[in-house]
Amino acid sequence: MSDETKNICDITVSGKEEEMKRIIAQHPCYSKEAQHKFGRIHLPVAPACNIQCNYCDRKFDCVNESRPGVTSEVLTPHEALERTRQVLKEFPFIKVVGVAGPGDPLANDATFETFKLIKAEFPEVTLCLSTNGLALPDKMPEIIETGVDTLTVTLNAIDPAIEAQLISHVVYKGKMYKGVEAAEILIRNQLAGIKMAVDAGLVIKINTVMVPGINDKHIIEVAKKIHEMGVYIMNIMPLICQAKFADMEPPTPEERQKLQNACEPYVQQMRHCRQCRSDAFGLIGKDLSQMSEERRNTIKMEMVKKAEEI
Ligand SMILES: C[S@@+](CC[C@H](N)C(=O)[O-])C[C@H]1O[C@@H](n2cnc3c(N)ncnc32)[C@H](O)[C@@H]1O
Ligand code: SF4
Ligand code: SF4
Repeated sequence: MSDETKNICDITVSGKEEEMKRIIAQHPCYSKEAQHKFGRIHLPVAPACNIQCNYCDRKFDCVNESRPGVTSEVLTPHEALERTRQVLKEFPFIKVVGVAGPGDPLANDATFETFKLIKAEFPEVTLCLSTNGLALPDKMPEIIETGVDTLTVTLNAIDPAIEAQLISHVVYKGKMYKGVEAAEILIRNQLAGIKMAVDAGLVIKINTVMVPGINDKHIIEVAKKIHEMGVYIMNIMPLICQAKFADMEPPTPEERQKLQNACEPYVQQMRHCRQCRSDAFGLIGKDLSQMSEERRNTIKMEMVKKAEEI
């Protein structure tokens, strides 16, 4: 390689690194500091799912609950664009536009249609996608082509015998699988997809749902594995007891913290997740979609003041 070519490559690499730093610094889930300054909007365009987790209960018309898988309504891509226009105009501190359900974004073509519309009109926003990872290897070319910047994969286990206790089935290439066979397919695709995404330069977060008595003692192995793979951050989420796991006990905050501390040497821990709805927007923990007009205006004024101080 000539010196001249080498210099151009160096500039390209450092340009990409700078871009990644900017994306992380403005993403409220990837940076603890960003959570008070920048917001995100979730567009609920993805109702279908290609697997069934034993803890998942999706609701598409619910205004009262605040947890993953819940939305007041499912939007079409054009409705999602219109909501984005209104929200970004009113709350310019929102820098991240994401699809996180209520089902799996990669099991719905509407996800990519939506992202393409958003990217064409708002090229500067960060596109964020959250998936169970089953379809990741197949969808990676489309993910890259669409310009997705940040990717979350839910990885609850790397041992199929443990994963098989967390899911009822997966539907892969038109066929339904159950038990350990289903878990093997899911884990294989999750790990292959994470590797492809790291290689493509995406910033990766892993969500791991902590289910006492099933995967709690195994999560440290997940942390070691994702460290090896170059994952940026890990989010250990407490089980919300519902669906098939309605009668189980969630981890205590102390148990979760102890596990986060044990995993921290391997991979940075996100500790401020609020398990948001699929249609949330605003700051983490201050969901504007669930607020009165008056409260929204107060937050807007607070953020304008904060921006003036910066
Ligand atoms: C609604 S899902 C959307 C993205 C995708 N379907 C997935 O599962 O990764 C967002 C996150 O919420 C988590 N989640 C769903 N139900 C949960 C529950 N009952 N307790 C804890 N986490 C849950 C999922 O595991 C996932 O990490
Ligand atoms: S992958 Fe996500 S949406 Fe699908 S069942 Fe599991 S938690 Fe629910
Ligand atoms: S659920 Fe957690 S990781 Fe997802 S947007 Fe909310 S705070 Fe961020």
